[in-house]
Amino acid sequence: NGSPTSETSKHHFHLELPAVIKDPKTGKSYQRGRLLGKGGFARCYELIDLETRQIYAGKIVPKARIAKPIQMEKMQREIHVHSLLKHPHVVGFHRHFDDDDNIYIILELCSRKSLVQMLKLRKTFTEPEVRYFMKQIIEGVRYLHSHCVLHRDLKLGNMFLTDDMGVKIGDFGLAAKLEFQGDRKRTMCGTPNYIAPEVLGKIGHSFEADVWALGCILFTMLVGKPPFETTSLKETYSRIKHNKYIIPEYLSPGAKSIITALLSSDPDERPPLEAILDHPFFTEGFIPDSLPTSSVTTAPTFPITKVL
Ligand SMILES: CC[C@@H]1C(=O)N(C)c2cnc(-c3ccc[nH]3)nc2N1C1CCCC1
Repeated sequence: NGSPTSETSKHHFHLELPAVIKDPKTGKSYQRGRLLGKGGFARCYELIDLETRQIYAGKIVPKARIAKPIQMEKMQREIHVHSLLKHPHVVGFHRHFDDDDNIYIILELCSRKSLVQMLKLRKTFTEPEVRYFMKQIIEGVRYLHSHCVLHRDLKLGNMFLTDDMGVKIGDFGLAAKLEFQGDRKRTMCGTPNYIAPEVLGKIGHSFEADVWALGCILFTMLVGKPPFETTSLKETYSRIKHNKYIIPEYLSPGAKSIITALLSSDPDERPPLEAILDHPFFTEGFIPDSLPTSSVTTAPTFPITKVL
């Protein structure tokens, strides 16, 4: 019979999503494709624009899940900040709309998911690959900062990978728009993954906290695990506060040097974004212009063009 038994009442009911999603204001319709996964309150699907046949990555957030005003404000801020951005290394924001049940955010599909999945397969990346990825990420973050946007949650899971091995920065759920250069954000709603010491110390954070996260990303790609990872969050925060991390001996002098600079406890000692690519780690090492797709699973060997 239709009445919910003890079994059914255990599962929260989510309205089964229709196969075709329609924007009530414009009539634009999308066919719902395969489930890509979950991100926060969102269920993410491939969405096919029925007019253009273009495929997108759609974030679908049930309004019931963001009932509290603070959650709705956060969602609207994510949409507002991301919708202003357009750069080769920032995930394309296509459009957004809502209906009675959900908010829909239509984003650029990045068919190779994120650097988390690739690092899981590879364990660690070679230095040329790290220079290749970091160069694109730094160019993307320079664009964000030049538009007074702090990402505040830069991590491998937010570095999306396109079919041709391009990197795109995504997920602006914790991003903030600064009113002016020199402005600082003192509060934080949500816990970023690679949180900087000054954010823990409540001094508030600005562009330098994103630079700290870049140091954590670079370290994690070279070493295979984050610099401050422990079993307990409290212990991790303590290590961050005391700048307690170990750079493995086998890393090159350039890698050790740039990691030490980026992970400086004092935000003023971290190199400004523009200066990072001038560091010997980048200038004295080979930076490939492209990566073979095989590098998703196997370390590439780069042809050393013979100096004739
Ligand atoms: C839509 C949310 C998020 C995202 O922000 N983008 C840009 C994205 C792009 N392509 C993909 C994607 C294409 C093929 C597999 N995933 N995924 C994206 N994600 C994933 C979905 C599940 C968790 C985060």
